[in-house]
Amino acid sequence: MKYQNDLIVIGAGSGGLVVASGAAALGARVTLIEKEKMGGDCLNSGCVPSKSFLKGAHLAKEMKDADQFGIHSTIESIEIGELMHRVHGVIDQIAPHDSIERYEGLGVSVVIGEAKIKSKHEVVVGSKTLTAKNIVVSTGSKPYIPKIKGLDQVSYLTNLNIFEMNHTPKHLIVLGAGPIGLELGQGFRHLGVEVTMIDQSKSLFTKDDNEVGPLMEKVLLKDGVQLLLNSKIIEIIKENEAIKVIVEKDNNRIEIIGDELLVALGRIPNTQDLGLEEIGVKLNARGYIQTNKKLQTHVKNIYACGDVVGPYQFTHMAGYQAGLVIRNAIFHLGSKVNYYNVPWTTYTKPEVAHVGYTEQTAKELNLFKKTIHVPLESNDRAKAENDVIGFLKLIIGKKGTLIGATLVGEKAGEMIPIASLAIQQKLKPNVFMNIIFSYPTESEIFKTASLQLLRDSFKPWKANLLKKILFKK
Ligand SMILES: Cc1cc2nc3c(=O)[nH]c(=O)nc-3n(C[C@H](O)[C@H](O)[C@H](O)COP(=O)(O)OP(=O)(O)OC[C@H]3O[C@@H](n4cnc5c(N)ncnc54)[C@H](O)[C@@H]3O)c2cc1C
Ligand SMILES: NC(=O)c1ccc[n+]([C@@H]2O[C@H](COP(=O)([O-])OP(=O)(O)OC[C@H]3O[C@@H](n4cnc5c(N)ncnc54)[C@H](O)[C@@H]3O)[C@@H](O)[C@H]2O)c1
Repeated sequence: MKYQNDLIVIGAGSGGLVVASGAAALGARVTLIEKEKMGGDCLNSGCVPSKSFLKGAHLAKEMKDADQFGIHSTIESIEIGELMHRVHGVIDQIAPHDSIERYEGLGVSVVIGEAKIKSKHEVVVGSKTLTAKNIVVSTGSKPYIPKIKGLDQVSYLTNLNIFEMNHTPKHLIVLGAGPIGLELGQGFRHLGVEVTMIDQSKSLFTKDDNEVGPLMEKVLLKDGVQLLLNSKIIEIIKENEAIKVIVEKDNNRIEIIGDELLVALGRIPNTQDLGLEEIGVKLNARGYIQTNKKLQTHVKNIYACGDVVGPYQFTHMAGYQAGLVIRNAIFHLGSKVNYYNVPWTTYTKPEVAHVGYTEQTAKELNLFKKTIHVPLESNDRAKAENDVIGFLKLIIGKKGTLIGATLVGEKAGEMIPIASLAIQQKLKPNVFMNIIFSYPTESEIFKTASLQLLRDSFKPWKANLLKKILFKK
C-alpha cells in the first residue's frame, strides 16, 4: 500500500516538534497535526511562561532583600497584569521558532485540527483522512482535577489560565506542592501575596534527595509560605468572593480562606478520544500509553513520546524520546530508552537539581558506596553573593565512579550538567581536581568535593609516611 506520508505526528509540543523537524530534515514526508497552539504546553502554559513569571517574582524577592547590600529601596507597587504582559511577550519572542511558517519552511506539512486515529495507518482530521507508514502520538498532558467536594462550584486556576491573571490576589491557596505548586506558590509569595500550600505528602521534594525536603521547607517557611503537609483536602466552599478550603491534618479540621485557588495536583495524559484503544494501542491504569523501550506501542508502527508516555514529564525528556523515535521509526535502529542520567531541576529560589541516583535510590538498588557533601557556604562566590543556602552531594557507586548528584543553590540547574557529564562518562569524583575552574564560581564546589574526597582518603598512616619520606631531617 502506498501512503501519503512516511510519518504523521500528532501534537506540536516539545516531543512532536522535534520528531517532525528531525524526520523532515532526513527527507521524510511528514504531516504534523496540532489542535490548539503550536509549541504545546512548554511554550504556551508551562516552562516558558512559568520561568518568565519567576524572573519577576525572584526579582521582587531580591529587591526586598537588597538592604543587606546597602541598597535601600521600597517597592511601590507590584502589577501582576504588567508582569504577565511581559510573560506573554517572552512567549511571542519564542513562538516563531515553533510556528507553522517555520515548520512548513522545514518541509513539514502542518494541519490544524483535532486528530483521531482510524486505523494503524490512517488519521482523521475533520473531513480529511491522512495515511502514513508510521504514526507518532505526542499529545501531552493536562492538569489532573480530582473529585474534591465543591471544587466544581468555584472558579480555580491551573497552569492553563494562571498566566492570564491581571490582578494581585490577597491570598492564594495552592492545592499540591509538586513542582508546579512549589514554583508558582513561592513566586506569588515573593510578589507579596499570602500563600498557603496544601499537600497530602508528609514532606516536600519527595523525588529528590532526602536532605532537600527539610531544607526547602525551612526556606519556604522563612519566605512566609504557610505549609499544610500531610493534609487531606475535605471540601471547597465558595463564600461570596472568597474561597474556603477545609483540610484535615492530624485529626484536626482546618479552614483556610483565600481569594484565589491554584490546582496543581498532578497531570493526566491526553489519550482520550484519540481512538487509541480501538486500534489496539494499550494504555496503563492511569491512561498513559504503554510502549516498549523502543517507544513502540502495542501497534508496532505507532510510536509515542513525551508526557503522554512518561515516566518523566519534562521538555528535555520529550526531546530525548523524540530523538529516539526518529532513530527507530526512520532508521529502524532499535535504540532503547535509558533513563539513568535524567536531570531534574525545580526552579524554586534556591533551585533544586539532581541527576542520576539519589542517595536513597542508590542504597535501594545496592549500588551505594559513599557520598561527598559540600555545603554551599564553603564557596567564596556563594558568600560574595549571599547565596549560601544549599549544598552539593555527590553519590559514589560501588565501583568508585560517580552515579548521582544533588545540588541546591541559586544556579543549581545551570551547574548540574557538570555532574551529568561525569556520570555519563563513568568518571571518578576526583576528576574535578584536574579541571581548572574559574575563580570565583559556584561550580568550583565540584573541585571542593574532589579535594574533600582526597582528604578523607588520606589516612593518618599515609600522612606520616609521606612526611617521613619528604621532610626527613
Ligand atoms: C507550569 C508548568 C511548568 C513546567 N516547567 C517545566 C520546566 O521548567 N522544565 C521542563 O523540562 N518541563 C517543564 N514542564 C513540563 C513540560 O511542559 C512538558 O513536559 C512538555 O511540554 C511535554 O511535551 P509534549 O510534547 O509531551 O506535550 P505538549 O507540549 O503538551 O504538546 C502536546 C500537544 O498535542 C496537542 N494535542 C493533544 N491532543 C491532540 C489531538 N487529538 N490532535 C491534535 N493535537 C493534539 C496539544 O494541543 C499540545 O499542543 C512544565 C509544565 C508545566 C505545566
Ligand atoms: N521544573 C520543572 O521541570 C517542572 C516544573 C513544573 C512542572 N513540571 C512537570 O509537570 C509535572 C506536574 O507537576 P505537578 O506539580 O502538577 O504534579 P506532581 O504530580 O509532581 O505533584 C502533585 C502534588 O500534589 C499532591 N497531591 C495530589 N493529589 C492530592 C490530594 N488529593 N490532596 C493533597 N495533595 C495531593 C501530591 O502529593 C504531589 O505533591 C511534574 O511532574 C513535572 O514533570 C516540571
